[in-house]
Amino acid sequence: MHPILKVENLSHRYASSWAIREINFEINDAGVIGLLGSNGAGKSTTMNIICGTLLQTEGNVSINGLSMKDDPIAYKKQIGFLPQQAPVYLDFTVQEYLEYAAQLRLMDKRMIKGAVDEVLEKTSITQMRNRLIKNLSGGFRQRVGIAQAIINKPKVVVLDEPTNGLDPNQIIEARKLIKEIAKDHAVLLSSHVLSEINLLAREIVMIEAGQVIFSDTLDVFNNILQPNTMVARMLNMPDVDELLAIEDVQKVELLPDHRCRIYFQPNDDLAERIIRKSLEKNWRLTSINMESSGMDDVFKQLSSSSTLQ
Ligand SMILES: Nc1ncnc2c1ncn2[C@@H]1O[C@H](COP(=O)(O)OP(=O)(O)OP(=O)(O)O)[C@@H](O)[C@H]1O
Repeated sequence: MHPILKVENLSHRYASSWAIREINFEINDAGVIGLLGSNGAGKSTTMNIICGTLLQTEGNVSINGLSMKDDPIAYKKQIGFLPQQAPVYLDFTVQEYLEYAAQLRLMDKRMIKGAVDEVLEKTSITQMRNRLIKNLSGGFRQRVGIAQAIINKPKVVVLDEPTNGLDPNQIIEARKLIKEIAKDHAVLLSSHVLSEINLLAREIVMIEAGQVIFSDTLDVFNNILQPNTMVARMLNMPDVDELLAIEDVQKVELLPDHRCRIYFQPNDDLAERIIRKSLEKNWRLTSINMESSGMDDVFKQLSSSSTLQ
């Protein structure tokens, strides 16, 4: 059984410098796969190669075992792409544009009408079908962009920063639509907004300086950094030295409202030991909360540990 999308040893050089180097990853199921990376990391280069709009210097991409190099036309029929700027023609109506997009994908003429009706319905823009695209809001234009990407029911849908430039309500609607589409398609979605990936993706591929520095599930991504601080509230706050004397406590920071932040070596039973000590010494502990690192910390940690040779 072939993966839905397989990216193998993909490298690309613009003029003299490598933009990406030996990128490898696979998509094996429907759902959203987040392609994360800071500006210039190599996301668009990777996506453009996957979508067949840029020819790689080295490596291979295939969908269901069908290699882009061996059969580019059959390969491209299996992929839908929404680039950062939706490729819409402003003087077309929504319907005209979607029919045109279907023709470009070499769809059977008899299937086009039904396919247009279906994607209009799926992206909730049926009522806009006769409007000129130039008269649509940014949110609706983006829906038209997503509609053209799925018109021929491709196996893989590639969305390059699809919520960029939308207002907060439009972002919520676009995310709902992406989740819906990801029920039946493998969606590769690029973003540098970590919270967006956290909401949508089940797996993450993170690229930095042209190389994959992380590829695994969202849960693994979020658990890379163990909690290493806790905030305790004690009505009879002890001296800092007393806390530092507890094994595994590395540093203590006093906070307002009878609280302190305790930095510690990753450890399973420190909270329990602090609770016991508090009872013994009457520190009157009222709460204790672990603080775990968020996506931003993981991102910074993984980014800073990568350099392209
Ligand atoms: N046409 C080009 N010619 C030369 N260098 C390029 C070209 N396109 C991209 N690059 C370089 O390749 C590297 C990767 O760029 P790419 O656009 O793939 O990154 P990105 O992760 O998509 O960034 P962004 O989020 O800013 O779009 C960057 O160093 C960029 O300057």
